[in-house]
Amino acid sequence: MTHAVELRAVHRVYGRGDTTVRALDGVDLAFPAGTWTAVMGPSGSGKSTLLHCAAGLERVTSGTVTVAGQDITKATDSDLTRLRRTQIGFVFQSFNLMGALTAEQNVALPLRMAGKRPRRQEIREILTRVGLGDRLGHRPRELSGGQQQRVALARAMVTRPAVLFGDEPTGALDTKSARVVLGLLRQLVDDGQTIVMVTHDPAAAASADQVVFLSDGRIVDHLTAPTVHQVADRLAGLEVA
Ligand SMILES: Nc1ncnc2c1ncn2[C@@H]1O[C@H](COP(=O)(O)OP(=O)(O)OP(=O)(O)O)[C@@H](O)[C@H]1O
Repeated sequence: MTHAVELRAVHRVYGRGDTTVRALDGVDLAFPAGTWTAVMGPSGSGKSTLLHCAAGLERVTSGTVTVAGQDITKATDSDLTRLRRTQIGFVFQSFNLMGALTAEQNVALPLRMAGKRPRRQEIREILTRVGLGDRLGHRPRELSGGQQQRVALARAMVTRPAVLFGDEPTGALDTKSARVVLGLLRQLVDDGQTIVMVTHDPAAAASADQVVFLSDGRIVDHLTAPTVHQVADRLAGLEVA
C-alpha cells in the first residue's frame, strides 16, 4: 500500500530546561493514500503539532516526514513553500477566506499563487461540486459558515493536492452544516483523495476510515471503521487517564 504521508520517529520539542514540552514524543504513523484518518486526543496531546509537522507548516525536532514521496524534513524553505502550494491542501476551523474576494476569486487564489492562470470553467466546476454553483460572486460575509467552509474546501482542492489536512474542519459548524461538509469529504475520499483531520467530535471522527489517538505526544490507540460509540469511549478513557 502506498502512503501519502509518513512520519518516522518524529519528535517535536518546545522550549528547553524546566519548560521543555515534548509535544510529539516518537510518533510513527503512515497515512495510506486514498484513505481518511481522524486524529483525536485530549487537549494538549499534540494533535495540532502533528498536523502542522505533517503538512510542513512546522519543522520537526528530529525524525522524518515524507509527503508524496518527498522527505520534507530535508527540504529548504522554498522547496517547502512549493510543496505546500502543490501537494498539500489545508482547511481550518475558522475557514480563513479572504474577506474582500468572491467565492470564485478565493478558490482561484492558490492557482494564482502557484503562478498559474486559473480557468474560469474549472473554478466554477469545483464550486458547483461543493454545491455553491449559485454563489460564485458572493463574498465570505454573504455566506453561511457551512457555505464558507465549502468554499475553503474547494480552495484547498483546486490544486489537486496529494493530501488534504483539516484542523477541526467542522468545529465551527452546526450539526447540519457539519454533516454536509463530512459528506463532501467522504465523496473526495471515494474519488481517491487522502485526508487527515484533527477533530474533537466523535461523530466527525466516525466518518473517517480510521482514527488514531494521541496522548502526551504519543500514538496510544487506533480504530479502523470506527463507530461514534467506540470513538467516544476511547476518548473518554484517555481524558480521565
Ligand atoms: N509554540 C509552542 N511553544 C511551547 N509549547 C507549545 C507550543 N505549541 C504547542 N505547545 C505545547 O505542546 C503541547 C501540544 O500542543 P498541541 O497544540 O499540539 O495540542 P492539541 O492536542 O492540538 O491541543 P488542543 O486540543 O487543546 O488544541 C501542549 O502542551 C502545548 O502547550
